[in-house]
Amino acid sequence: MASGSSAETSSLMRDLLRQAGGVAVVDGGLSTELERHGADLNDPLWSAKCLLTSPHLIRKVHLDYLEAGADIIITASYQATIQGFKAKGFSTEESESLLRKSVEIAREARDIYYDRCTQCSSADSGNGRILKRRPILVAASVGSYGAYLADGSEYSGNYGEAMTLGRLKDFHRRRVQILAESGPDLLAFETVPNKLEAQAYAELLEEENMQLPAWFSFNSKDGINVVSGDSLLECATVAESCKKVVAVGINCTPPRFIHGLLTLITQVATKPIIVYPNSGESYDPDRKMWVQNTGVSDEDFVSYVNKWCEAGASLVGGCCRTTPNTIRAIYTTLPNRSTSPPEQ
Ligand code: MET
Ligand SMILES: [Zn+2]
Repeated sequence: MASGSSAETSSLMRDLLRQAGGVAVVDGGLSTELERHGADLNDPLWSAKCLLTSPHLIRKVHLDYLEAGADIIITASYQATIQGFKAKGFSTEESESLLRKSVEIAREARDIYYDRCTQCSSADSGNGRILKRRPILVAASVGSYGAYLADGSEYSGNYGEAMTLGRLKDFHRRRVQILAESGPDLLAFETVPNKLEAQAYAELLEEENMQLPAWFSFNSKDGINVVSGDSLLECATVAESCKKVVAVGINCTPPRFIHGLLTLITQVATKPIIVYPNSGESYDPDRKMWVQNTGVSDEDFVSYVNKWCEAGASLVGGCCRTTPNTIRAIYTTLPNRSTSPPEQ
C-alpha cells in the first residue's frame, strides 16, 4: 500500500503516465459489459450483484480489458455499499467481505494477466490480445449516494434539502475504509453528481488520513456543469485542493461534451486529467434501459481521443456501453502505445 504522503501518492500517477508514454488507458464500462455477457443487473446492487452470483464473469471482464490495453481496471464496487447489502439481508461482516471481494477479483485478474504475459513471448498473441507486461493499477470504485439509491439520481445529483455534508460522509465512511484496506492502488470516486458529495469525499480522505490516492470524476449532461447544475469549475476546485487527489475529470458523459468540459477543467486543474465517457447513448431511468441508436461508434469515439489529449487529458478510457473493442481502439490510436517493436 502507498505511504500516503502527497509526494508519494502523486508519484504513483506520475510513474504510471511516464511508463505509459504520456497517456494511460483506463478500462471501459464494467456493468454494461457484464450485462452484454448475459448478467441480469436489474437490481439495486447493479453490477455488485455479480459479486454474489458470478465473480468469475467480473474477473473475465477485467481480463478482457487488460488484454485490450487498459492500464487501470476499476473494481465492481460502484454500487456495492454496506447499506445496500444489508438491505438484502447480509450481515455487516458479510457486506464488508463482499466489498473486499471486489478488490480481490481485480487483483486476481491482474495476476492472471501477468502470468499470460509471461507465457506469451510476443506482445500481441495474434488474435488482438495485448499481452505486454506493464504497470497496472487497480482502482476501487466508489459510486455516489445517488447510485446507491438506484433511482437514477446519480444523473440528477438532487439529494433534496435534507441531505448534508455530514450525512454523506457518514454514508460513505466505512465503505471507503474497507475498500482502502483491501489492497487497491487507488480509489476511484466516480460519476460524482454534485459539489456536496465531492466535498464529503475530500473531507473523508483527510479525516481518515487515507493511505491511498484517489481520483474524482464528475458527470455532466449539458457539457457545462455537473449533472446537478453545480459549477464544474467549483467541483474541480474541490478535487484540486485535496492533497490525496491525484487526478480529476469526467466520466459517464457523452463524448461530444468532453472537449468543452476539458477546456473548463484545465482552467483550475494542475493535476492529471482523466476522461472516460460513455458511448453517448442516453439512459432512461424510468424504463431502466439505454436508448438505442443515440450513441457514437467505436471509430467515432476514438476519433476524439487524441483531441482530448491535446486538450489536456492524460488518462482516457470508457464508461457505460463502451466495450473492450473501444478500449483496444483507444490503446491503438495513442502514439507510443504501438504493440509492434520499435523500428531499428
Ligand atoms: C454509471 S457509471 C458506472 C461506472 C462503473 N465503473 C461501471 O462501469 O460499472
Ligand atoms: Zn457509466
